[in-house]
Amino acid sequence: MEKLDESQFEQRMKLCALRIPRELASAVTRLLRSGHLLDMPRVKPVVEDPGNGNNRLVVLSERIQNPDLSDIPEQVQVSLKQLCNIDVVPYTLTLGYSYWSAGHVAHLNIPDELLPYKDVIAKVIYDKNYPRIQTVANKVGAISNEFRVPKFEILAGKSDMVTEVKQYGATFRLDYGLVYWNSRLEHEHIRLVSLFKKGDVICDMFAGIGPFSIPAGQKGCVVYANDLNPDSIRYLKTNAKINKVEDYIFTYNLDARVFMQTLMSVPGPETKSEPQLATANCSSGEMVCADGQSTSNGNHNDVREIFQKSLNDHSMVGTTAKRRQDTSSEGDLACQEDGNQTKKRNNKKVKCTGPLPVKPWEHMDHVVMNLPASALHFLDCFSGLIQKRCWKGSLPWIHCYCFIRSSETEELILSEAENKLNAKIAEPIFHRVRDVAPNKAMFCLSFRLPTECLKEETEDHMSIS
Ligand SMILES: C[S@@+](CC[C@H](N)C(=O)[O-])C[C@H]1O[C@@H](n2cnc3c(N)ncnc32)[C@H](O)[C@@H]1O
Repeated sequence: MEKLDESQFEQRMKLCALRIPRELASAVTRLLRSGHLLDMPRVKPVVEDPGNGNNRLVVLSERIQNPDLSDIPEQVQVSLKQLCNIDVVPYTLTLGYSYWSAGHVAHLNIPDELLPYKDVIAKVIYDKNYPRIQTVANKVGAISNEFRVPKFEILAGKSDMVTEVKQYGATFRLDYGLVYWNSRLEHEHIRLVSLFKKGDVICDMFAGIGPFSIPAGQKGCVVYANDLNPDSIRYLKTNAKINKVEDYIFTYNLDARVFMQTLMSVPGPETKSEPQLATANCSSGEMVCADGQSTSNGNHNDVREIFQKSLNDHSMVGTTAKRRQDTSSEGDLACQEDGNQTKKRNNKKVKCTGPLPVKPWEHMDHVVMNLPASALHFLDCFSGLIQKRCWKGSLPWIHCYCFIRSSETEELILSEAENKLNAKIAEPIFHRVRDVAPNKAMFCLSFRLPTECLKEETEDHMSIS
């Protein structure tokens, strides 16, 4: 067998670090802890300055790429300046051979020509990395099932495929054998969530175990998260709890079309139960939770501008939901079961540390559709989905993932999307996510839902409902 070239595994990350006197390390890390420090498993964010033992380098999050620190909120910058001179230096982090794994599982995709050596490869990885790596598995065949779960063959170690992975400060528990997970989408998850604002209402139609939903919840968005795979929803709920955003995430286990219909159907006047109501963020303290009052903020930031300006919003990860339901019973804290919201609201002034009520049929800000093989087909569900008389504010941004082959064009994909919507899309944005094969790339097509998609009800119909 050929020699193992460990350098092939190396990945270099270009980061920024603050050079500070070592006695200030604790104070500086405290200031930067809410999402501005490098947060990667097994990587220390504070290291000795190789040029001077009396100094420390405090490594900043990969989302902070501007040496002028303009990505860090001004008040944090002011506090930093009060502590010391700000000296920003470039920092290269090299992640080597032994770094790569997802929790205790090393999952491989061994090419056909190396399959005769699969057991040797697995044993090397296992022996070199035990006890951190306890399972070595190889992906078998192409993914063909609708839940997009690959089949794995265990090559070394125990057959337990339940593990925990970290993405930008959030923790995700998952079972590789039961749910979809792709670590290569980490940057895309964070890019998209960076377009969301605190208080936005998000609809994640193909949520998986929550890599869009959980950071959105951490940012203070209200998230309606759906997946057809019951195991994904089970892990999504677990992950919402682990990351303390269960008050922000409302889970559904439905086909995406049924989910959208369920979410957007306007309840009749006699409907007292609030199966589709979620709650929008409010900060801790005394608040008026007015039953039936939408708090959709109509705060329609220009996503296009943000796309162009920056893909990073540094208030996001690490800004975990500020408050917990200190007055609630344990049951209230549990994730909402498939739309059956159990929280009670009334018009009284109550101690409310949770989010305020929102009604998705009146407003939502972003819809995420990450099922690239067929999300375009699901666009037909938007035609006539929203009732014009109920809607408040701008129409939502739709972020629809798709594959584009080298033989296809963006224009072709756009016309397919327009056919499904039965409406023209104004100013579409195509973002190339990653190449998935030599002739095929994953894209995210973002656009504002066209007004033609709104349902205009007749007088007759209105009086019935
Ligand atoms: C490509 S994965 C994306 C998961 C997650 N958003 C992520 O980025 O990792 C697509 C997800 O869609 C779910 N799915 C497939 N068909 C579906 C349908 N008809 N309705 C709802 N979810 C579906 C699968 O179970 C899977 O979890």
